[in-house]
Amino acid sequence: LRRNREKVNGDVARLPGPIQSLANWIWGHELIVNQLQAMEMYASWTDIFGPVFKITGAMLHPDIVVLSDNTAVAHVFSRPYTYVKSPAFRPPVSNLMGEGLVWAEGETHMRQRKYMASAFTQEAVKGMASDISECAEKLVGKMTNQILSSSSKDGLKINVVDYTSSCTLDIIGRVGFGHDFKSQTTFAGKETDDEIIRRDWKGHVQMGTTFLAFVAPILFRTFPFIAKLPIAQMQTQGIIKVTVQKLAKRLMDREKATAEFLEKRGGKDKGNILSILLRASKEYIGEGGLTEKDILDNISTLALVGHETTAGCINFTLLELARNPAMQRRLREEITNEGNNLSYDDIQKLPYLDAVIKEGLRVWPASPQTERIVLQDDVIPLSRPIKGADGKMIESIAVKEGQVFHIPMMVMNTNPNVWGPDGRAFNPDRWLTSGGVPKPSELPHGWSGLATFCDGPRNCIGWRLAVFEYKVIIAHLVRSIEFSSVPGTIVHRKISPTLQPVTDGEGGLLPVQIKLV
Ligand code: HEM
Repeated sequence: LRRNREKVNGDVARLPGPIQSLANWIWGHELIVNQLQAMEMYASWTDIFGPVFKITGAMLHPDIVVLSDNTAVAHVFSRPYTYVKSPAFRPPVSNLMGEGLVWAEGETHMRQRKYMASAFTQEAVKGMASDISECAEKLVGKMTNQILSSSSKDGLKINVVDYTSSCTLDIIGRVGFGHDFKSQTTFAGKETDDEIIRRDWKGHVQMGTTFLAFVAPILFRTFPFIAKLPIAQMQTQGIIKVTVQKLAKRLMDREKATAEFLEKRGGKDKGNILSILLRASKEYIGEGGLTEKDILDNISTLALVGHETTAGCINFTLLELARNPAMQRRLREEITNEGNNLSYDDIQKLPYLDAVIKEGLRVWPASPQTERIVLQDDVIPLSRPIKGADGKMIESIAVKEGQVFHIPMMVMNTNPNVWGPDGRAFNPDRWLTSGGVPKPSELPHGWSGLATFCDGPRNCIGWRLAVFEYKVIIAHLVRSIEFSSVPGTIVHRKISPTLQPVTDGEGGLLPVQIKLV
């Protein structure tokens, strides 16, 4: 490990960084980063050291570079097959969600991505609009019924997380593979598929707040062979993956029969993601197309990464609106004035809704940070020179093969040096005010100048769907339900495994008060 530490160095030794007394002797600076709220430490260190600094890694790991300089991050994101995700995490990702886009690297990623992209075009998302609206209406219906059946005049206290994630799961079930999880409906008796999925996810969220969740990835990184040991816990297939793939396989056989049926008559299929992927399968287009395993693994990947992320942004946005009644009233007025039926195009026309959603994605990105490791020596350009620890200026950073980077998207989105002194505050008006948003040259290349969906060939493939369903769900909820905060509640934010509220030590708990408008 020591030899390794000396090997991976380059210009990194010259970078500024926090003092050693903040580093734990086993866990380096990674411990304090984990102990505070998500991205709190990186935000403070970025204020002090600027957009490129190094921290001491855990277990004698070579120093990690924390990168939020736009030019440097664009360089990394535009070379996804040189700057890869840590190979140590591929076995657990494979077990958890399958060998789909999140897991794939190199040629495999390129091939899968090429065909998956057709399922997420603007046209494809427009085709999902009615499914999305129906699921949002059901969510409102569920909340309404609960309010009506409660006796309290001040409204009903709920954990909003349980409601939003069941809605986004319903959406991904319907638009992903034509399956209605019916998560908004309560059935007595046997545990339903959506209950199994949500119980398993809750387990992951609660587990993510423990010390073991901090240690486990460090052990995988330091001793990658651990992930391959024949230990039952290491090799268990994720419950969500198994449940979704079982459903998807059944539906795939049915879709195949329908697709063949339609093909013979020159007709069109239903157009959910599964049927679009079937059109890109080996069986249809021959060599180079998607295999049945590719399709199933991507469906389970989408079910996992496609529902909790959007739900997370919605939860924190509802918290902001609950804390800010004037903002909430203004949004409700805009939505109500648009009329009862909100079509795909109507939703796009609402400027304040657009500003609220952009602000939600800026301040509360569901995936606040990512990690990359470089496979060969490289030189990373910078937007502007930085001052090294030795006082000399650094124009670009020479890095050696194996160097690890942390890219804190949440810090990039809110940095007061870029976004102004109120950069960390939730203020939708900045998107509607001339000069409220920094010039594009000061921002990352991603959607709306935000780093939320990353950038380049490995950016979030589902961003159009995410933005649209986020708008539809917020619009439906705010139109009918009034949200207010629960006095005395202190909500922390943790990465667990997506950005989660933690209240009274419980992960995935966000109490809010609801009543009918
Ligand atoms: C607000 C909601 C969402 C946010 C903030 C978000 C964010 C992200 C980010 C940051 C990445 C890159 C991760 C990395 O490289 O480390 C990513 C990748 C990905 N996202 Fe999303 N996502 C959201 C919603 C969705 C939805 C709705 C879907 C699909 C239904 C989706 C599917 C994916 C997939 C498949 C990847 C891997 C892409 C690849 O590597 O080629 N995401 N997402």
